[in-house]
Amino acid sequence: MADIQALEQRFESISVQDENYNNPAPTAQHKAKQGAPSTTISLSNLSATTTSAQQSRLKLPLQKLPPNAAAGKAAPPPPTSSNTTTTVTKITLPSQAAQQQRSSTADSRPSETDTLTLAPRIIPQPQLPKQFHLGLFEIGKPLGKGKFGRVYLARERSNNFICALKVLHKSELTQGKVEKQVRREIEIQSNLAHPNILRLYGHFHDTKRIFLILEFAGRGELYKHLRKAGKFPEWQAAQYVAQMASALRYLHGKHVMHRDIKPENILVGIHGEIKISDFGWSVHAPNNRRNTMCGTLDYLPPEMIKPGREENWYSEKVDLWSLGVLTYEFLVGEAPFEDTPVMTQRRIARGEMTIPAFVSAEARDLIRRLLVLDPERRIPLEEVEVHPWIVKHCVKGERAYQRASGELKKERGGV
Ligand SMILES: Nc1ncnc2c1ncn2[C@@H]1O[C@H](COP(=O)(O)OP(=O)(O)OP(=O)(O)O)[C@@H](O)[C@H]1O
Repeated sequence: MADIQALEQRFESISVQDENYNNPAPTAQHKAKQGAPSTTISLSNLSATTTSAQQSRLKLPLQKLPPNAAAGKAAPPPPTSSNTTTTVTKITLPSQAAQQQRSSTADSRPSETDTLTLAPRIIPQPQLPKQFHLGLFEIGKPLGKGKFGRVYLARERSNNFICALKVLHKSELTQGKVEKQVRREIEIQSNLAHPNILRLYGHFHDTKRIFLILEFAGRGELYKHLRKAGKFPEWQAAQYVAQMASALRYLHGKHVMHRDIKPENILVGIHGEIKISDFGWSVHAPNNRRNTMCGTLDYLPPEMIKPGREENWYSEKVDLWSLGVLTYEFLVGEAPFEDTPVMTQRRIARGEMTIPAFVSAEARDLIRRLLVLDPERRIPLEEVEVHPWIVKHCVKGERAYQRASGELKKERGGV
């Protein structure tokens, strides 16, 4: 028997060579995260229960395992209080072998069926318990470690649902002055339900920790796939960009700006579909205007880095610029304005970039129409989704997406 504390200690001692648990060495621009705003908001009043909105969302999927898929447990122990000792279990995913086989060929062009699977999928699932606590979960292997969180594969005992459990230590959040950021992340992400946005099913806390119950993204970080591949082939980049556009359109429709779109904040689902995660910098702005500086320098739009920024109110169109940077990075392998911080700022302000000759004319056109200095003149997301480069590579994916979003609508009671 090992409890989650022991698992966390093991986490700290994991070798840097172990690629299952560690990210590849980040490039300079990937380290360039901005400092978080300071706040005095207390974490102790974070609700341990789910809201009614969350409860209705809980009908949506965690991936269900067949009854024999969880590693040989007899009768699962009854749920107890939140400081329950937790058995660390080897959780076997139903299609793990198949997945492993697929991921080894993940960079080659997929068959027609595979192309379809790159589109989002909705798998209806039974409801989760209304009140969460640690005893409800069997904890599996560590999935990764961020600045503040340690993330574990987990199985909800009663329903056999697989999810990712992110554990945040309140003391670390307070020390890092990121309570407000975390609170915002929870509030925003728990109200989102889109196939290309990582679901937050609920959260709970004990005296020391906050636990986020997240959708499990079976293929890990997009950043790792990109670093491994160097750059993506155009068909793959186009499919990812189409999914990003769809997710951003959904977000903006809910008056949420993400503000930190970059490969490190995108996970890949079991079917190869992307899942936007990390809503730490996102903001709900019903009037669509903000003037806070945030995000990561290479992806920041000119309106956010201009001197005299206090007057530079910006809108959700910041995400369109970042989508342009992302599209470029997918196709070229590095961000378009990557340089020393001073030079990056200067080049962004002037929109100075060179697109290599190997990028197709259609892709080039889309990048140029996203990376427009004037936010109002950037190509709208609806037009991104039907841009010739996207259409050329994504017709099947789009059809599958429409099917998936139809299912999503039904699940949300036709809203
Ligand atoms: N839902 C998930 N499914 C699968 N793996 C995940 C999931 N969430 C996180 N991970 C893995 O755990 C790692 C740490 O995640 P976490 O959200 O704590 O940090 P991060 O956002 O990557 O980094 P930082 O906290 O520095 O911004 C991720 O990089 C990823 O590899």
